[in-house]
Amino acid sequence: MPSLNSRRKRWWPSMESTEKKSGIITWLLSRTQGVRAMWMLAALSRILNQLLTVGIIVLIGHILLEGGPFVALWWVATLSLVKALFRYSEHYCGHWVAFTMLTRLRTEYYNALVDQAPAVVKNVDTAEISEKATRDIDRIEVFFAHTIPPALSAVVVPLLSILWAGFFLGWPYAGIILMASAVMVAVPAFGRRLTWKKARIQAGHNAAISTHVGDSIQGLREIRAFGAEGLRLNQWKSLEKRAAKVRRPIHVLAAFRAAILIIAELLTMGILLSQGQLTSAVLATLTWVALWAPLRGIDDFVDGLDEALASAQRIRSGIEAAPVVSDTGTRSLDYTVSSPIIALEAVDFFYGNRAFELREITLAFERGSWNYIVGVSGSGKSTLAAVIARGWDPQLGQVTFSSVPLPQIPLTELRQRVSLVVQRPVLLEATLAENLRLCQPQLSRTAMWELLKCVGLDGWAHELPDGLDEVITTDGKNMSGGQIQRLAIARALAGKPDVLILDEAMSQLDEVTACNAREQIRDRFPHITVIEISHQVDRISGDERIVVMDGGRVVEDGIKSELQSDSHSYTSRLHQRA
Ligand SMILES: Nc1ncnc2c1ncn2[C@@H]1O[C@H](COP(=O)(O)OP(=O)(O)OP(=O)(O)O)[C@@H](O)[C@H]1O
Repeated sequence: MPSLNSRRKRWWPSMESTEKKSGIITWLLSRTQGVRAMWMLAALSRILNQLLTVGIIVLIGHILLEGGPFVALWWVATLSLVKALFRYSEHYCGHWVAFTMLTRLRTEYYNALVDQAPAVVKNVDTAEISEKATRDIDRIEVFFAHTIPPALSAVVVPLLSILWAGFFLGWPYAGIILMASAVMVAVPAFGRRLTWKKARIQAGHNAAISTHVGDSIQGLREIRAFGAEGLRLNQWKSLEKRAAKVRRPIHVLAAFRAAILIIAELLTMGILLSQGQLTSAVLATLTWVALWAPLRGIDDFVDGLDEALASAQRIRSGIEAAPVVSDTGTRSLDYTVSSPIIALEAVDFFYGNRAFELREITLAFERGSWNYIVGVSGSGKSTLAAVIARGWDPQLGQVTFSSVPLPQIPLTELRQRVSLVVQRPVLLEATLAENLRLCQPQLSRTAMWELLKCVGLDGWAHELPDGLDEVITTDGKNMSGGQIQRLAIARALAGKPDVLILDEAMSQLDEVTACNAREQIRDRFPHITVIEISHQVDRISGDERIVVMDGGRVVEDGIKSELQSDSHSYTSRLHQRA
């Protein structure tokens, strides 16, 4: 099994990663099934549009220098209209391809995140994840909307124009246009290695800035309380400075390339204007002038392309990260088996290459029982909960549900059967009803009120101006900590799980409210097995089962009053401490 550290490395590729652009381009191209025809239409529209530009410029030159017939002006007008249509078609098709592909990449990235949960949200900064899912993916638009059509037209249009010049003006002129065009193609290539390297470093800096900003906003209360605003702003400024330092050479090079091209264009215009009549030389020069647009198209997209590819590289590492737990199970659960609903057999688990976090855990949880897991901070309680809910698989031993090893059960089914509520649950920015329906879309409003009653939130919900349709915010800012916790428990109960793991999920409730909620859950859901992690040992009544953990091991397991009667036991010491 790959270590979590190696996975993390894949999630967070080094800024100095040397992956070749061609590899990233091939990877992006491999995901374009179904949009390629539209993409080619965009390229064809651009090519036709720019061929018309060549035709129109040569025609106008002809009219100006030779005084062509009046009807030629109609031709110019008609061709300009057709050109506009091709331009529209290029933009429409190009952007359709880009936005279809961005949606596709975002979905792939999100699905990969789902496979990484909960490891990914625990081990990688969430601001970094959001940066990838939003800005990094948006930057890839340049590749789909502004790269392939300009690149194709930069080859096809000059080639056709040079052939035309060869046939009608003479091959020496065609050769001169070819050389002049080669200069315009070569100029954008100048300094590319440097800008590609800088673009990747810049992508890393962008992520660091987003993380810093995200943290500074999330931790605003603490920053203010500790008077650390100045410190955070200074850190932010120095991050911005470092990013600007990386950007500077990219922009200097871009300005340098633009200057060379502008000088070349001005010189050509001068030569053209100094001629008094329409010669082959003038026509050849006009043709080259007409090729500026397609040729300069390359310089227009190259910088954006480097950024797009650097972003694609970061997204790719997320999409290709191996799932933390496999989903290959096909066994259905047999409820007639009279075994404990959850059993851990000699389970050893560690995060990455750290020392063992859970050691030789053997435990069983009976159907419909209420079990408490207690222990000092860092003793491995949450880790145990995560292993039971299959957030991670143990390296040794196994966890079974109704005698079936967890990896043999399809993940969707397991997630329905085993529900985990954490200490700081996340609510969605949606109505109360939508939050409750998260794992049970068909949940009736009557059932919602019953669930709210079960956790003692019905009175609060009745007083809300919009009741079940009241919008609550992601961080529950219109709710107290205890209300958020109870709503999260009600949401989990809505899915009618067989096993409900409460990882300090009632830590913010007063004793009476917590007791009432427990009683209600026991009465209304007698079949549910509850595994509750708690630090409030003193609140656990004497006839309850408690499992005591220390240093990743189960050190005691039994009825609390019995364990407590032994003055040397952990339980009595924990109780005294509480
Ligand atoms: N995602 C993770 N990656 C690496 N190490 C972790 C991770 N989560 C927890 N740990 C480590 O595992 C050990 C046990 O942590 P765990 O959260 O299971 O303890 P706990 O008993 O639930 O603590 P608390 O009561 O403070 O919540 C700790 O040393 C912690 O640093």
